[in-house]
Amino acid sequence: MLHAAPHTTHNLHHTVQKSYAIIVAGGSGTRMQSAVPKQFLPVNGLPVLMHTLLAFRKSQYTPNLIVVLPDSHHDYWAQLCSQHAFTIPHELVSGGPTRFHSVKNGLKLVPDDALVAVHDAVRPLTAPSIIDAAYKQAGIQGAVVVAVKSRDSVRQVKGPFTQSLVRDEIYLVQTPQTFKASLLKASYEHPYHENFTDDASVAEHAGHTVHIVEGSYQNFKITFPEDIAIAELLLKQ
Ligand SMILES: Nc1ccn([C@@H]2O[C@H](COP(=O)(O)OP(=O)(O)OP(=O)(O)O)[C@@H](O)[C@H]2O)c(=O)n1
Ligand SMILES: C[C@](O)(CO)[C@H](O)COP(=O)(O)O
Repeated sequence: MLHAAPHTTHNLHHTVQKSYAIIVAGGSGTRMQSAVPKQFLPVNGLPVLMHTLLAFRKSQYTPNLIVVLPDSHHDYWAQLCSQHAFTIPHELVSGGPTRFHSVKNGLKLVPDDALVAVHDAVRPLTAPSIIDAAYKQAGIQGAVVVAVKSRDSVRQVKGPFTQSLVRDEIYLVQTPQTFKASLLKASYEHPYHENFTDDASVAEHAGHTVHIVEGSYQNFKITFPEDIAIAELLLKQ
């Protein structure tokens, strides 16, 4: 079940827990229909994945960064880092056949007593203040997702019937999805199921309550070709 959490300030507590961020970039981007995987496409001259890492670098929690990439992309990424003089420290991990398997590979580098955020490499427009709010709430509540209220009316389709849902109860889930690492690591020990579309669904399947941190409509996932132009506009602001 999802529970809304009050919006929080972003001041750190005195005791700051070790923080990690797993940036998943193991996908092939079929919907983008581009020869170059979308996480490497330039947005205002810089690859999408670098924008994403820069956003996490700005977090007050200074997370240790783990980037999950298919083995076949590691050399290309090294080439891009050298070309752009990109020196933000991060560890590289092998991608898996699905997002679930990619996250699971990243979790191997995360200690049990840390906080861990899982984030789509292809969401480069996440505000550092939202990343901070997610770490803070995860430290308190254990499992949180960044999400926004639906701006459209929503209908559920079941066979030939459709039914309107109460819009104020509908949240659209984004990343980062942030957890006490011990909770998420144990959840990811459950066998893969195709309904696991995100980390919250894995944690929920393991019996945990997932809370919401208010996100931003700008924090969208680059999925289709037109999304690159939108990201370029928003990142210029
Ligand atoms: N095996 C996979 C599949 C996806 N991802 C990552 O999960 C995020 C969200 O996935 P999505 O947007 O669906 O990316 P793709 O799978 O690359 O895109 P598509 O579904 O269009 O093929 C992306 O950052 C993607 O790189 C991953 O790390 N490993
Ligand atoms: C994790 C996610 O971005 C939350 O909205 C989303 O579920 C990823 O889905 P995709 O089908 O892998 O794009």
